Amino acid sequence: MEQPIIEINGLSKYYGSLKAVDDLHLSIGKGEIFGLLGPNGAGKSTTILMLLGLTEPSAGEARICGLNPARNPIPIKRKVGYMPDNVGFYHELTALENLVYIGRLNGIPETEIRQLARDMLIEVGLEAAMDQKAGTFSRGMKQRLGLADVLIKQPEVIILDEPTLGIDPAGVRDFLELIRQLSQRQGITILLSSHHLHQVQQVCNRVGIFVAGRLLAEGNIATLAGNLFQTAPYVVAVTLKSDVGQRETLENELMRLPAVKKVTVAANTVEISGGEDITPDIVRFFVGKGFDVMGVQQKTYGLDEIYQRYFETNLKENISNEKSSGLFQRSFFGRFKKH
Ligand SMILES: Nc1ncnc2c1ncn2[C@@H]1O[C@H](COP(=O)(O)OP(=O)(O)OP(=O)(O)O)[C@@H](O)[C@H]1O
Repeated sequence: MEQPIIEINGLSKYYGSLKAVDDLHLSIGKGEIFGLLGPNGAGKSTTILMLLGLTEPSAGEARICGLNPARNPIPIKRKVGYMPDNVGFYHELTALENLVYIGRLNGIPETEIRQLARDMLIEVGLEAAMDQKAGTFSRGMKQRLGLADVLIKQPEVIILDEPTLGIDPAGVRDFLELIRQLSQRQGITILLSSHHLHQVQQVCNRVGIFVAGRLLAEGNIATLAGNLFQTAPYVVAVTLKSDVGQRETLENELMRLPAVKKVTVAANTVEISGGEDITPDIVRFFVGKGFDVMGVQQKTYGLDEIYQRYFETNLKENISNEKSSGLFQRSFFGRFKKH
């Protein structure tokens, strides 16, 4: 990792007996895009508030750009741009006027302010709309304006809380691409919180999986998958022309092949996991048995599988509130699409 720009050591926040954030340790390098991923109530916003110096930690400390936010809340605000999930603007002012106003609040000299505001609006793709009133903006445009609002401070770190909430899929794609470009072009470090697995996966170099105040795992997708799926990292999915007949017999025969660790049959699809690349053996097996093979796909693990695995082992221990876990599962797994 490049030199860390965010360092978190034992950071904790308690509300009475509730551990909203519990002993968080994390290091984020310059220019990284890090995704804080977790269900509602996991502690993402509380972590962000502590990083911004807006709430005091109960224990531990954070450092951003070498500064402790709890002790230096004002200097931190100069270095860190924060975009909440719902950015407010003056609806009667144009995008440009809103931005000039924010620039003034941030102490940008009058001689530079208009040009800088224009540049930022161009940067976020709002060039054509800069003289339009903010009240007429779509949610996606407001998020872009929110980003311009943050960028005008020329921060070293940007923290985005659920930045894509309520934006349509095309808008989400564009917005994430914009974030990626900003990070690449300007070397800005970005911390983004989300409960949208696939979005986080698209844009983040690393993710942290946060549940009930604790960071259960962190790393890039390949590392997380490697840790979790060590024993059977190779998966091949075979699609047949018709449904598998004797399911149990087929499963048993497949399990007898060398290196096969797990077999899952669903209608005309069979998924086989193994300790090594078993694709040629599997194809030979099905063809030898006289099946019409329509497709063979080598699968790689995505965040949804990784997340689900963490939940298989941690959900019961970590989430005592059944209602919130149910909510979480609906919001996460309801939107999964398989790779
Ligand atoms: N001021 C507060 N007083 C008491 N409890 C709080 C306070 N702020 C947050 N909490 C609790 O701390 C826990 C973590 O909340 P937090 O808002 O950080 O979660 P989150 O991961 O950001 O969730 P969401 O995605 O819903 O914003 C929750 O159980 C929440 O109810």
